[in-house]
Amino acid sequence: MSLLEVQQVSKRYERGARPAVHDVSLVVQPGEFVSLVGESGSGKTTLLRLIAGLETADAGTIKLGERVISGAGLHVVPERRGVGLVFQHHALFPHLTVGQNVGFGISKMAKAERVKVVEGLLELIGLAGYGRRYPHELSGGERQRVALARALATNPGVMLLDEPFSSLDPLLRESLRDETRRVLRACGATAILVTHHTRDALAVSDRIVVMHNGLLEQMGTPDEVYHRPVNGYVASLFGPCNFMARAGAGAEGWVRPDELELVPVERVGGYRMAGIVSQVTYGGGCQDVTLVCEGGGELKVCHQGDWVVKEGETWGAALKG
Ligand SMILES: Nc1ncnc2c1ncn2[C@@H]1O[C@H](COP(=O)(O)OP(=O)(O)OP(=O)(O)O)[C@@H](O)[C@H]1O
Repeated sequence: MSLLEVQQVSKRYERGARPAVHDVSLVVQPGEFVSLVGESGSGKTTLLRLIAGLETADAGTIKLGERVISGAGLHVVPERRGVGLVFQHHALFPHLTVGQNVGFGISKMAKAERVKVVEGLLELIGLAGYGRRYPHELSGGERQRVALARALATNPGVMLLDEPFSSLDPLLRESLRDETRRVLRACGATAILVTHHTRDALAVSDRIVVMHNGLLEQMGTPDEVYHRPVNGYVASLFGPCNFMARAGAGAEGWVRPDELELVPVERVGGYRMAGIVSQVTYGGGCQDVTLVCEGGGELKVCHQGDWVVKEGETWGAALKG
């Protein structure tokens, strides 16, 4: 699997319109799993389609391994780029069996070798023995796994996944997400996933690219984008946060609810914060508590103490030790 380099790539669909992707540069290491996240219309799909060759870039260069696949008047067509594509509605060929679908892109391979590759991939995706079935005899999740195996069969330089789990129910989405990650890791695949589920991105990515208005806002590990976001947009994309002045930080920072703890109001020191509990919701391992502070500002605290907090009480909040 290959190194992918995107250098200063831009794309504008219509003259006069805001660029869908503007001056984006990033490097994906061989074997790395990178997710593209960002609010709707931020340019995620456009960037993925530019890498796939389904859109032509206005500027910039895209390299896969040693090969330039886009740049300086050159546009290599998708089928010659050596990329594997899995989309949300990437239908399998209905008239072909599962085995024929998986082997579709390697039809030039000698039969014995092809059969071996297909069987190996079916085993890898947990569908050994399903080779003779037809797509309509599979569940939605099984069909997506077959689509993944079909894309992997050609041993592409990079796998491009556009919301492949979105149409599935949450439990199945989560298990297929983890399964896909396992399969891609087993193959050593370089992969880019577009998703609007930031929890999925945090769970499975080596690094995450955050897009906003066509610009790359931040690229970092899940921990970096979650705990050290470069701005409020990135911070709020990954879940609730409190915007507040951090002592010594000089500028406004953001603190996650799980970085705060409730303390008796008389003990609030340091960055002095206290308020009346306006809402308490059950959040699984914690109580999600909202404090309304003097002046009307809100503080969100993920309370994990072994006492129960009630609406109307007054509590202080402090950064955890
Ligand atoms: N074929 C097109 N023609 C014109 N404008 C387009 C086209 N495709 C996308 N756009 C515009 O480009 C911008 C980026 O769209 P894109 O689909 O890349 O965003 P996205 O982050 O993938 O959004 P979503 O999460 O909603 O899929 C948007 O403003 C969109 O309206």
